[in-house]
Amino acid sequence: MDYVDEVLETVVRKNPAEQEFHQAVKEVLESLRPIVKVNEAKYRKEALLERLVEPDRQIKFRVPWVDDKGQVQVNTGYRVQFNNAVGPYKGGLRLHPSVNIGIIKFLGFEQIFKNSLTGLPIGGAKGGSDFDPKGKSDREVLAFCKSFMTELYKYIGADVDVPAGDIGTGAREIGYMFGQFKKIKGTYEGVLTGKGLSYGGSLVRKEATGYGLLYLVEEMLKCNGFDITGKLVAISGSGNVAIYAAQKAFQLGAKVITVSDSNGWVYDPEGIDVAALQIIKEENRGRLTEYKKYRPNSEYHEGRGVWSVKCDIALPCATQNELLLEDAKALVSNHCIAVAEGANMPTTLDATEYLQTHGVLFAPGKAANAGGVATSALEMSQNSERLSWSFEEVDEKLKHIMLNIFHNMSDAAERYGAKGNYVMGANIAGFEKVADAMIAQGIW
Ligand SMILES: NC(=O)C1=CN([C@@H]2O[C@H](COP(=O)(O)OP(=O)(O)OC[C@H]3O[C@@H](n4cnc5c(N)ncnc54)[C@H](O)[C@@H]3O)[C@@H](O)[C@H]2O)C=CC1
Ligand SMILES: O=C(O)CCC(=O)C(=O)O
Repeated sequence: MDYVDEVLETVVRKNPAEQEFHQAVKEVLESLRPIVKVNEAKYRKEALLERLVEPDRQIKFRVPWVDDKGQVQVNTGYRVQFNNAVGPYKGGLRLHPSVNIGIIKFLGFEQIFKNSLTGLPIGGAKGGSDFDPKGKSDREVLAFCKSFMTELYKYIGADVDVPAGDIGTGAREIGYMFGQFKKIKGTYEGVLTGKGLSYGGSLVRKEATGYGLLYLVEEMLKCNGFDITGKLVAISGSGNVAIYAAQKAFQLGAKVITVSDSNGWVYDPEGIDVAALQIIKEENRGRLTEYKKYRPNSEYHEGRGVWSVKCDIALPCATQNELLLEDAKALVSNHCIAVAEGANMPTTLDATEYLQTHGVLFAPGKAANAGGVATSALEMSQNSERLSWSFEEVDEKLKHIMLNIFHNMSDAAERYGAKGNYVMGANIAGFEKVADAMIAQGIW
């Protein structure tokens, strides 16, 4: 058994019920084989891979709060601080009933390499809770957020660990958490990103993940002889990432024809109306069934089905494991040319392999959706210097970062004899910097 297989086996044995974590580790370690082969003696002596797959710490805590009927509710809170070799821990907080330790660990593990790829000094972490903000009143969400932060504040800080949004955690939740942190600690610091613009947030952070995704897709297409103008785009999800991916796709001359939520999906042959989506989702926290009111010629279907629609570019922007092997087959038979992951690990391993072996350009999430966390790091910089940069300035920096990420992963793939394999390229390019920093800092 080689070194990579040994570590993979240990991960499964030590963390038996954590399938998503196994999947994320397998994807990364399998594609690190070429660099591990060259450096095996050194990495083994340092136990580098063993240290990489074991979080620095996992924090789990009770989150009690009182609902509108006066009933006490109890949720579980998590923060997994995975690796701070290249900077303070950084990564979002997911609020969704499906949240468990395996999901938070997969997200935290991915975040190490993603954050390294941005070229900015941020380590990897993730957190969240099985609390579901859907259908809760503002008062209930406030009660949860205050209780959550009353424990979490002990472990975070502007130079220690800087959480942000993710599924279910948007501007409202970040605001409530920031207020509670400030109340307990008495300091006004950049401890969270994705803050409102009136209290230390950065312009472009709201748009950053979706915009960054399209900047990377545009460059990937260009470098492979395609033009994004006029392309048909299928998007899944209808949250923060999906909305701003759609907005930027239209700005670049493409046409987005689908969006989805956990109940169903919309096909709009005339092109998704982003303004309508913003009203339904951002303002009213509503469901996609309402979309037809704005666009009578659109279709709403229950269940899943986005990937059955003919498109040139597919952008999964909802959640993990939402693009399956059968979906990959449908995309290939519909002559899709590119898939880029706006969500974290939305494509299963077999679907990824199928797309890659059938000539579809495939940009993995840790590169393609890194614009969000990169702009969070820009928010941290602005907070540190107590300044706010203009929209144009942040957007320009974001674009520059995304183009760099594309070229770094593309070059890394080529260096290791796998031209065009952006999964391998992203993993190797992200890993190289973290590995160097870990070795330089001794054993910890
Ligand atoms: N917000 C950010 O800056 C970043 C988010 N991501 C990832 O992007 C994805 C979407 O996140 P956001 O847009 O921020 O969240 P959001 O809460 O704004 O939207 C999530 C979307 O996914 C859909 N969804 C959630 N669970 C689902 C399920 N089980 N089946 C089908 N649809 C489901 C929701 O209906 C919603 O449309 C997640 O994977 C997240 O980790 C990645 C990088 C940064
Ligand atoms: O902005 C951040 O710190 C986190 C974004 C995030 O959660 C992600 O990249 O998946």
